[in-house]
Amino acid sequence: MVLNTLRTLRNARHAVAAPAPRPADGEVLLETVGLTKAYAGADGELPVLGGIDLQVRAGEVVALLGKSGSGKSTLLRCLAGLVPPSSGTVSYRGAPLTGANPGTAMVFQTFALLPWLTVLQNVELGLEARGVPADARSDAARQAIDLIGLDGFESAYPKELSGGMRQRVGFARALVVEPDVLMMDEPFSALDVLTAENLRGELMELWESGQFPTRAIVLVTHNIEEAVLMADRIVVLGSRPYGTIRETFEVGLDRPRDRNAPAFEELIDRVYRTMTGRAKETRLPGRPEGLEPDRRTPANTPLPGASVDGLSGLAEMVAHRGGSCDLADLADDLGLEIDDVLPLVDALELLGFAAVSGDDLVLTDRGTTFAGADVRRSKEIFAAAAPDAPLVRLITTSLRQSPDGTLRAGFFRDVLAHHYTSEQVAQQLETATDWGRYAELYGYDAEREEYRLDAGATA
Ligand SMILES: Nc1ncnc2c1ncn2[C@@H]1O[C@H](COP(=O)(O)OP(=O)(O)OP(=O)(O)O)[C@@H](O)[C@H]1O
Repeated sequence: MVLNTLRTLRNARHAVAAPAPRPADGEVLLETVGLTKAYAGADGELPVLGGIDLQVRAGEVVALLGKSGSGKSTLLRCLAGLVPPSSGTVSYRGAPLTGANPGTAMVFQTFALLPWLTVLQNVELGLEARGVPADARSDAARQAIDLIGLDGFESAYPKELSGGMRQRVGFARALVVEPDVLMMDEPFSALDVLTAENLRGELMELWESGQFPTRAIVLVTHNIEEAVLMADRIVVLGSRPYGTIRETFEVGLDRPRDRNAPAFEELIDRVYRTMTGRAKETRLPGRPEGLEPDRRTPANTPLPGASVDGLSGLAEMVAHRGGSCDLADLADDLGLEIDDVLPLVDALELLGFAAVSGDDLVLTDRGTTFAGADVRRSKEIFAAAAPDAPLVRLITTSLRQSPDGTLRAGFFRDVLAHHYTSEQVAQQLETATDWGRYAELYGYDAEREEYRLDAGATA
């Protein structure tokens, strides 16, 4: 049934536009050579991608996998011609792009539907942009809607649909133009687990049928299991100091893939290790390795986005496991992405509570005592450690030098603004406020936007 619909869709599309010959398996569809990208920011250029050489061939599903901020979405947008590279080239079937890539269509995490248009009208949009006449548009859109399981919902508005159905509209809108390459930016991450699983399965079934209306898929994800489940090739992006290809994995497992198969689990482990296992990768950007504590400054050692509650919780968990544990296992056991744990790991390291050794997080003596202490003792230990965090130290010493022990937050914002984006500055100050309050070094009056030295911290 689905295959018949697909055939009809393909025939209908061919009737309204004469597509270029269908690329043969293995033909290079997308290629980047020396691709770099930097965004202009208030504080100068923010380098995001550095020297990416990548090919996407007909017949393959490629997953771009990496931590938050590694530039996955930026790379996808460069491939789609939505964002121009700063240097290097992006080509589609051998021709360098000069604007939007005519061979790609995008499915977005947030569906990106127009709420005032019906399902049918939303799906027709892509064809309209390509100049397809109205009657042909409607026919092709209806068939794409059938194909993706939304038959009967043509006249519904997005607000009447569940998240999963909205994303089906997103897929139909992309597939209706029969792009050579279907681009997907975390397409399942806004859906509940079962809906996501169902949609993934249906999509891969269509792909495997060999009659999918696209010739390749590029999937952006931070979910390792999703990458191993769907991709033929996994491209892991590292983010220190900016996005580069860290490693590529050929998946080579038969479909449909069995999550419990030893080969599946073994590959997940290998990819986890690549993303997490190196001490270097667990460090913050711009934090030079081996920098002595007294040479750290707020500029070269940013505070990780970790609350005292969060880092204490992690320390307690590691203590509970005997004082050391494998980071990837820990994240896995908690049902978290490694990204969620890394700021806490960085915080424990910065405060001298733990060290990363190989794949393991190991508590120091100070960290072990902290993890086992009651609240009063834990505050004392934290107060002794917090000045190792340069921004906490800066705020404390600046307040001590202020005649009335107060300073406006704007002062610290200005100091940090030379080195960070405004978003990063806000995150740094939020963390410094949380840490300073817990350590009873200083308080913060949000109404007056003012820091005030704590009575006990005047020494
Ligand atoms: N249009 C933009 N202007 C300025 N900076 C941007 C822009 N788009 C992205 N960035 C920055 O570029 C970096 C990489 O972002 P990108 O979204 O490509 O990464 P990602 O790996 O997809 O992250 P995530 O998984 O969190 O979506 C981030 O620091 C982000 O803040």
